[in-house]
Amino acid sequence: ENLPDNVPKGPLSIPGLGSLDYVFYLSDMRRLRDKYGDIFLMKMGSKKMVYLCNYELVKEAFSSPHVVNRPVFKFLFAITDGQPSGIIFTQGEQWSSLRRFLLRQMRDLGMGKSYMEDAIIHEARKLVKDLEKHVDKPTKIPKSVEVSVLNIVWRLVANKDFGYDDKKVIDFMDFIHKTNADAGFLVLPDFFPILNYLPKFLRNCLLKEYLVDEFIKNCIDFTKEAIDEHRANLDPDNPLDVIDHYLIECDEQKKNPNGPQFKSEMDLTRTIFDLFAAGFDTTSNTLRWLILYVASHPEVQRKLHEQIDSVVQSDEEISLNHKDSLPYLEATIYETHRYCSLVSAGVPHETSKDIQLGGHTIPKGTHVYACQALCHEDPNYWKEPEKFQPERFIDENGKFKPQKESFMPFGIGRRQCVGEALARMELYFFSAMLLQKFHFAPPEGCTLDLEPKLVPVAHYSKDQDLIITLRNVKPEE
Ligand code: HEM
Repeated sequence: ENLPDNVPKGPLSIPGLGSLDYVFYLSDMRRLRDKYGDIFLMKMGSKKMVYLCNYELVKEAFSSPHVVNRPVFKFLFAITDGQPSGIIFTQGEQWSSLRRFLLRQMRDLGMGKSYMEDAIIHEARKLVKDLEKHVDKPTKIPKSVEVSVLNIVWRLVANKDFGYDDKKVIDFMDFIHKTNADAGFLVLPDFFPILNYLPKFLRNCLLKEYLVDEFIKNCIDFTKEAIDEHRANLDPDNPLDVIDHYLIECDEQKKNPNGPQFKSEMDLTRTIFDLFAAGFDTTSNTLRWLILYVASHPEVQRKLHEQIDSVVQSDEEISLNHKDSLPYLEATIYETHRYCSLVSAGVPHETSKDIQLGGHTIPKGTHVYACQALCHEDPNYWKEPEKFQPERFIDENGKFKPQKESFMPFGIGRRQCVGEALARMELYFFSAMLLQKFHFAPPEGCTLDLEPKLVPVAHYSKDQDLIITLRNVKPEE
């Protein structure tokens, strides 16, 4: 393939196969950046990928209207017979109308003293109760952390929640983890179209294609009952949740058969899956990191406890009203985002035409990765970036001081995370209520391992023992 002369540099590649070096982990991003500069190009089969390693480049790229699309991975649309569906991987008007719809839902259900706030407080209370069962002995961060976060998405979507031991939810979470871990193989035919011509049994062995059927079955099993129930009881004058609102818009759409027909029950199933895939692992893993960081930095934890105790009575429940008086907590949440860089290379975008970026031409159809992990450790923006230091988000008057430059845990631009406000509210309540009640520490004589697990795409923490102790225990009368 003839590429323009001034495409970014990158590792040597073999035509048809791709680059001889590849980005799997943060260490690869750092190594290739050091070798080729802040923008480098890789190839994989028929596709080109560009990695952006500083904030200026990411900002320039994501403010372009030609870097809004996502790459298409066909297996993701298996549920709608190959037709694009959901929000994360759709484009154009289909994507923008669903995005507007979901942002409206988030805003309407999340405003003021609200439905979502109540749901979060309810879940945080339950989580505190559950953690009480794990105190004073070495324990991993319990699965209840994940179920409570998943319950918040489910409350938004279907006005329901699950018990911590509900088999349906445990199986569904395991299935999402498995899909996240194995989807790597399923995208290969999009890079090497020749693989589509292999016999099915070979595709099953090599690419794990059988997972696609499992994916469809699991999504439908998980959502169908709720969608059917909502359909049967739908009161168009009193919609309660995302499913109700979506079904009402579906019915509206049918009245105008000549207009765009984006909404369908299968698209809803896919959209719900997207909300889970994007909304639960991300938030629960950020909370896990916060607990581990705080446990490893006793001075930070001491300041957090002091601030919480000075603002909230020990028998009082934390509310949104306390937020402005808890700047150190807010700073710790920000520092957690920066330090863990959960979505280390962002979610890929794709160029819809040739563009100029940082003095280079990026050809149409190139996947674009925003390396947030590198932006978050860029010494031009962060003093001593290798240190976990919430103080960097506190000004000289002790007030919380957010920093926008080179900080992008939720991405930037038109594809920026739809659930950011919800995730922020969850992290505030969960961390505040857990820290009000508990102290976290490594087991005696141990240090915690704060290196992420070696899995591509996301930075997840390693499962390890902690000691959780109760605070503010009233002396026996
Ligand atoms: C700490 C928690 C979270 C983090 C770190 C996070 C991070 C991200 C990132 C990096 C992106 C990609 C942005 C881009 O492409 O430029 C994204 C997209 C998205 N997120 Fe989140 N997210 C979180 C929580 C949530 C929650 C709670 C929800 C909803 C329930 C959600 C829904 C979405 C959706 C639907 C998209 C796709 C947006 C689009 O393609 O237009 N996220 N998120």
